[in-house]
Amino acid sequence: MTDAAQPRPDETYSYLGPAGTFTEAALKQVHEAAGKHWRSVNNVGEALADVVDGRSTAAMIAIENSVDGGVSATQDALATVAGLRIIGEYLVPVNFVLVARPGTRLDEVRVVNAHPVAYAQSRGWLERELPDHAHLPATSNVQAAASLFENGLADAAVAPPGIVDHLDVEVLAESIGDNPNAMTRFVLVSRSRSIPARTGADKTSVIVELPDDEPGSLLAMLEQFSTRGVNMSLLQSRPIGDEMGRYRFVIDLDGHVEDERVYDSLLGLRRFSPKVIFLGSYARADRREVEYHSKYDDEIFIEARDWLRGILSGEPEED
Ligand SMILES: O=C(O)C(=O)Cc1ccccc1
Repeated sequence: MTDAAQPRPDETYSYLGPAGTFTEAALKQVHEAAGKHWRSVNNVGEALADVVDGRSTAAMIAIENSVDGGVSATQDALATVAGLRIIGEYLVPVNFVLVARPGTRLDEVRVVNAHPVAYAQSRGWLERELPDHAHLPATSNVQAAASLFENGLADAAVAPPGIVDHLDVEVLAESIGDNPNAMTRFVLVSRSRSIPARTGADKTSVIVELPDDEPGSLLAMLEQFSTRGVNMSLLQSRPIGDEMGRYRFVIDLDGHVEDERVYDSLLGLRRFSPKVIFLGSYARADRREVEYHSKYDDEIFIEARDWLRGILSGEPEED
């Protein structure tokens, strides 16, 4: 390919492929990505490296699912790869089928290819229906099925229902997910420093470390939010990894950094935490307006600040 034919990085979006993954379904929800070049990658690290190294303008990555919890590879990457910001959130309902090469019978299946997160969400069905199966991990839900034709290592694969549009597979069982209402939450990550505009239905994501050996520091962290009426929709601890017993906290807050109560909470966090990573403020996927008590309205914070500024600048105090 000549240079002129190379897709422009500012028009390239990376996602966990190949085509047909849930990650691709999430990227389809991004209006700005329509008609642009979509680069299929094999893992979250590769997707984020594309963004950091400037090959892509943004990457879509799975961050949490309703059955199996936080995607640790994503949370750890966001904590350690510098310069990334979340600019959007997307929800995709997830449901799985068991597929095989045509002609395979269910009672012949021994080895099942599956993305680890998909496996965790289908474990109940697999343990019940295929009690002696072995799990072979795959890089994605679609790759799990594609591998059936690339090597003979597995007899069946856990895949999205839409797989039949992409590959000549036979569906051995439908709806094998343990929870029919399972959802996966995806985030669009970029290097952009400009924060998406406040919509009133926003989230703010941060990663926080606590001071070492300070009793009560976890409570002190939580108090930053509770004293300002800020709700958390995610609180997850992840090992920092340098030594036993050290954790960082992945936190999603209801609200935008431009909301005074969120802004003030982040100032509070920054004052006592040795490390706060601001991952971004962005519109919630469900567009649900953030609810909070009116005593934490922007005006209340602004009035208090103006009052003290007035005192410092020598203005006469009102009764
Ligand atoms: O995007 C996909 O299809 C993936 O393979 C990652 C994944 C795994 C399980 C649930 C949602 C996304």
